[in-house]
Amino acid sequence: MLKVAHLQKSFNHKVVLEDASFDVQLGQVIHISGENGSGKSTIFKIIAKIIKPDAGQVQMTEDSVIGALIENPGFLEFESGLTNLKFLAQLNKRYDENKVKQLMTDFGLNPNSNRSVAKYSLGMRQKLGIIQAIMEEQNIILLDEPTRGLDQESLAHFVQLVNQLRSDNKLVVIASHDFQAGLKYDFKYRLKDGVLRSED
Ligand SMILES: Nc1ncnc2c1ncn2[C@@H]1O[C@H](COP(=O)(O)OP(=O)(O)OP(=O)(O)O)[C@@H](O)[C@H]1O
Repeated sequence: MLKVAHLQKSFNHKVVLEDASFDVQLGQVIHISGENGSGKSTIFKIIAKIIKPDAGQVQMTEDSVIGALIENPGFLEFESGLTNLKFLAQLNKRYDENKVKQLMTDFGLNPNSNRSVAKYSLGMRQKLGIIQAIMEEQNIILLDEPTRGLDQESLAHFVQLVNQLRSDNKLVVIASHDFQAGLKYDFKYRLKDGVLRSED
C-alpha cells in the first residue's frame, strides 16, 4: 500500500538518508523514531513529493490521498482557524464545513472563534495542523511530531483520533522522539545514521 524502497538523500554532500525502506498497509499505525536531524521529516517530504530522493522509490496505490503535518505548518496568520481550514480544503474542493467544525470542536478548538491564528498557542497550531491532515478523508496520514505542545486532555483526544483513523482503515505514520502512551503501533522503526531499522 505504501512501499518505500531504499531511499537515499544528501543535502550539500551530507548524507541524510542512506537506506530507508518500509512496506506498510492501510489500517496500520507506524512509528518512526530518531534523533533531531536524523532525517525523519526528509522521509515524509519524499513520500509527500515535496522533495525528490537521490535514489530509491515510493509506491502507493492510485487511490492514495496523502495528508501531512510536517515541521511548522504554514497558515494564513491573520485569519481564523476555521477560515484557514476552509481555504486549505477548498484547494482540493473537498470542504465539508460540518465535518471540519466537528473536528475542531472535538479537539477543543472553537470553530466560531474569530481569534486569528497569529494568536494561537503552539498546541492550538498543532491541532489545526493535525485537522488539516485528516479533514479531507486522506488515507495516508504523515504526522511529524504531532503531539508537540498538546496538553493531557488533547493528548488523550489525539490517541482516540488515531485509533479511529485506524478503524477507518487509514494508514497513520507518526515520526516522534518518543512513543505515545495508549497507542499501539503495528511497526516501529528507528532512523539512525541514515538507515531505517525495524525495532523489537
Ligand atoms: N533543504 C535542506 N537543505 C539542507 N539541509 C537540509 C535540508 N533539509 C534538511 N536538511 C538537513 O537534513 C538533516 C535531516 O533533517 P530532518 O528535518 O529530516 O530531520 P528530523 O529527523 O526530522 O529532525 P527533527 O527531529 O529535528 O525534526 C538535518 O541535518 C537538516 O539540517
